[in-house]
Amino acid sequence: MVRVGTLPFRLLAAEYGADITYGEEIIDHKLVKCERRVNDAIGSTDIVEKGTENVVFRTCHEERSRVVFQMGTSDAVRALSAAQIVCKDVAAVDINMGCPKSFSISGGMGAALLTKPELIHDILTTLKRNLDTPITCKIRLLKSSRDTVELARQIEKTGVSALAVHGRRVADRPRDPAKWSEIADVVAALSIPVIANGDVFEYDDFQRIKVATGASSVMVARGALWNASVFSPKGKVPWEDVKKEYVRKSILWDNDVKSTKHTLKEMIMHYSSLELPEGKAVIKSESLGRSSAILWGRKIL
Ligand SMILES: Cc1cc2nc3c(=O)[nH]c(=O)nc-3n(C[C@H](O)[C@H](O)[C@H](O)COP(=O)(O)O)c2cc1C
Repeated sequence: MVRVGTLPFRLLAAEYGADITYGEEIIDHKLVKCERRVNDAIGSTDIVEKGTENVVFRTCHEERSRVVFQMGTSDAVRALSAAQIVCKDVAAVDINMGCPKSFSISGGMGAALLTKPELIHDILTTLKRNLDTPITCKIRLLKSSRDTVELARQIEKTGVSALAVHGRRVADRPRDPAKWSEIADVVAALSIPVIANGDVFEYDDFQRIKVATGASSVMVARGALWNASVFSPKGKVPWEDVKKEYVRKSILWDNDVKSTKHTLKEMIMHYSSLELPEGKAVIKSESLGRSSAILWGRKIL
């Protein structure tokens, strides 16, 4: 998730039980301007914009076997150059073909790819042929289930290791129910693992969506953003505790302040209100120290 799926959030989700965690989508144009740096101060590996201190992707050894790097692209050669920078540090590289946002579509990325099966083929086979890292991709539903299945079959032929299917069409809003039955059609047609995505908010929903779709795995976005302990078989822990642990990890891993604030605001908006003192204070905070003081109720002068 953009501005959410950074290292502290991924580690948090994994601690609660997530088997695999995805980084936020990063555009290949940005990645090709980066270099890999080992950050001994905090024990991370950073992908940093050359000539700057701007960390585009931060990871660590602990998550090496389970972190998926997600990329936005519209060009096979550029996608390969970008993926080569990061592929040794991650478990898989995923191409996002589901993003309906205008910045993606206007750049020919995300859901714009769904209507270009030849380009999809070009991108995925180029990555497959040239990298040892597993390649996966994520799509949305097309106009008809038949079209989605047809595209999924073409994607499977490129040799990708898994396909994630978000059970909504491009025109659907997040409040529209995800169409699990159309994910089931894809699962029935493919042999590779299909990851079902859409409307999983409680631990019991994992089983419900697996039964409804036959999918081997489940991807959660908003349910995890609001309370990352959704992955825990023991049930959710109070969101205030999750929030504090997230801030603690953000400080530990020197997370980007904007990303930390954005994630906290999403949690607070869901369970409380940005109009209340805590929400207002998070909006105003300019450092991680200040965010933590707010959450722990300490005064900062
Ligand atoms: C804040 C936010 C950021 C997101 N960023 C991404 C992203 O970077 N890549 C991606 O594939 N999907 C992204 N999505 C979409 C989700 O991965 C997911 O497909 C969608 O929210 C449906 O799943 P859900 O019902 O579990 O929320 C994002 C969603 C949210 C709410």
